[in-house]
Amino acid sequence: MANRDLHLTRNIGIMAHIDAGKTTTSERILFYTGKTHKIGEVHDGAATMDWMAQEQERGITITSAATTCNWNWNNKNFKINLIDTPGHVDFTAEVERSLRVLDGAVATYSAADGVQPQSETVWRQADKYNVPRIGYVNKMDRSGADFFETVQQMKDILGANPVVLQVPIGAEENFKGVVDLIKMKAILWHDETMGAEYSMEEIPADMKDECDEWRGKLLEAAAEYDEAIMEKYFDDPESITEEEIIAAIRKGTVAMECTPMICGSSYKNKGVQPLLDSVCAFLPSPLDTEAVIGTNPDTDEEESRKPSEDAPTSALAFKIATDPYMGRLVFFRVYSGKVQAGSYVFNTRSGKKERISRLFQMNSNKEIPMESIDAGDIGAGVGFKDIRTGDTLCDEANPIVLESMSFPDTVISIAVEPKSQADIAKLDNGLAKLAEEDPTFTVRTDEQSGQTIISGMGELHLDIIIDRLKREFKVECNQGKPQVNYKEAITKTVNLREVYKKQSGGRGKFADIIVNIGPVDEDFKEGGLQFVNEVKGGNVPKEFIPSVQKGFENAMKNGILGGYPMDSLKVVLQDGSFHPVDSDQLSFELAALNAYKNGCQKAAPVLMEPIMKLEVITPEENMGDVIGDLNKRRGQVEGMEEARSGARVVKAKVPLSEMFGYVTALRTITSGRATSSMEYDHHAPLSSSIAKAVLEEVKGRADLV
Ligand SMILES: Nc1nc2c(ncn2[C@@H]2O[C@H](COP(=O)(O)OP(=O)(O)OP(=O)(O)O)[C@@H](O)[C@H]2O)c(=O)[nH]1
Repeated sequence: MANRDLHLTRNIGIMAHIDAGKTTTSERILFYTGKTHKIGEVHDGAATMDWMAQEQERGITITSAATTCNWNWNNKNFKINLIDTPGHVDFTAEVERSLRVLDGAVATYSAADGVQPQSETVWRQADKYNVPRIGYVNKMDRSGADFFETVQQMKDILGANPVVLQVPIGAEENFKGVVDLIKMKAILWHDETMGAEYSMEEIPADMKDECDEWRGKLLEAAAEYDEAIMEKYFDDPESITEEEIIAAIRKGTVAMECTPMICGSSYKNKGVQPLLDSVCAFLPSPLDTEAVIGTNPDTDEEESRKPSEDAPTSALAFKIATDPYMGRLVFFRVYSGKVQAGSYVFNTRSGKKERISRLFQMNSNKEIPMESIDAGDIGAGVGFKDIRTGDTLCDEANPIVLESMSFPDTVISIAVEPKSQADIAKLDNGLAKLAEEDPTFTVRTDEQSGQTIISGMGELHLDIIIDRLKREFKVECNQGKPQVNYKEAITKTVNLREVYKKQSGGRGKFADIIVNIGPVDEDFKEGGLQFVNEVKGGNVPKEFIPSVQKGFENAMKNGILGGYPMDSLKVVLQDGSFHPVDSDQLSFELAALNAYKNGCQKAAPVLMEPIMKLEVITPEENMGDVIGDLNKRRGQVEGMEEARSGARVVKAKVPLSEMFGYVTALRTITSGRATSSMEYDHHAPLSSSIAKAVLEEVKGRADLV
């Protein structure tokens, strides 16, 4: 196959708040790009992007699947890899994982709801991963739809620099199309059926002034990114060409300095073709992104890889899915070189070579076999034996580790056991597979009770895992009460000397250390152990210092109050002594362990619980009840704002342990008229009386039902 021009590839995702229309828009994109021939409506659960059964039942999108399609723009054939990203915060890691491999995104809003809380979260995540965006204001047909209000909110709430490219023609049930401010033409859809074509017409006379004004603003914005436009803008604005405007806005978009804004109604099949045009026109190709940076594991030095097929291979596995027919399917992005079917790749984490038996590019309902996936492209492979999300695949001769992905700690745990004892092996196997797919989900065995404990990012996250165990692995589970993941910390600094000494015939053990143990410095943000060595004159020989550090690091896995992990700790090793024969590494490790236990007892230890950031959108008349209920849950209301529709937005910080079943409770209080969204914020100390009750309660085995 002839090498493709990478300028014509777009790796994009649609990011949106739940219900803004991501699935519907993806469906329409696949329809208009000619890949699916039937439109799967979300209402009837036939959406092809939502593969998994329970997603269809719940009507939300959980996994991200990469789907390939083609679109003609400007007489050129573009290849678009569409990555479906989830909108629910319980699946933040899925969103971040897909953002990591995207070159650009379509930030989608509901014209009736504007910029919603989770849109803000996803927007910031996209900033973090440097993903340029265009904005698509969907649902222009809904009552209360307001394109310009949403544009204004993008400035006010997100601090974005939106550039309006279209003016809607009509709104709500009269939404007919848009005026394209680059072409200065009206685009009209004459019916609302799938596949509806549009016609280009003159701008309606009554909109002419409004459109001239917005065209002026567009030219001003374009002039920011192109000197030539700037000059023409003052001398002869008529002479500014379409190509010049597109090139200038593209430059601003790729540099993440502006966000082109368009609108439509995916459901009513209006606006989707211009949306695809905008993806091709403004979003970056793999060549627009700087070379990917990684680390050479042999030298620990930074290396960069350009998106060229001739460079050594580097690829990042960003999604592992268990497909009922094909088995384990690994989605990856190739950054440089190429990955070929039937060939070997080197996994820098496992240190093993893996043979990829077959390669595919996925369409929503069928897979296209590929000979190779080349630099800049996204594909899926089968045949991997040992692979995890985030692994780098490369040439063995040119090893590289691409920036590893960081995932938040889990906040909630549940004890599980199979209903039938005969299913124990099936449960273990299922949990291991699910943990491989999802780095924000972990499994462990509780040392004291022997129970299997699963942990994740929220109640819904774990519900889905248990549901998948039943459907995909055919294991029914009993489960315990959800428990939040506590941590421990100390609040005072203490100084102590710890001598570890054993004489049991033959060679003994000896280590002596003097340490300060206390809370970490304020600027030490990463958590874990802040270790400072102040030993002078070899009183503790150099070779034993790492043992002291290791001793504390290991000890921190178990706090002294309830065995929860110690969040962070500062240890200053001030002095000590050793014995020329009896001292060894283990002695110093054990001395550190004892110092940790004895020191932390005296350093005012506290139990810490996860605190969530909560936003509730409620009608004004229910606000008192919502706030009253939050107070009962130890919540702290931090602000109240007026939402667009006249509803109120209540912002609060609430302990997660008080929030189990909140969605149902909120429904009851407000007769189903309020919505909420919640995400992890930080861990904070519990009052000593509550901490005592928690420690009493969590002792021993959890009862499973
Ligand atoms: N009126 C109207 N409804 C729409 C439009 N687009 C989507 N919807 C409806 O809005 C609801 C949510 O749409 P989805 O496409 O499932 O939204 P989503 O963002 O994928 O939602 P999640 O998968 O839950 O994150 C569905 O009932 C859609 O039919 C639109 O343009 N106009």
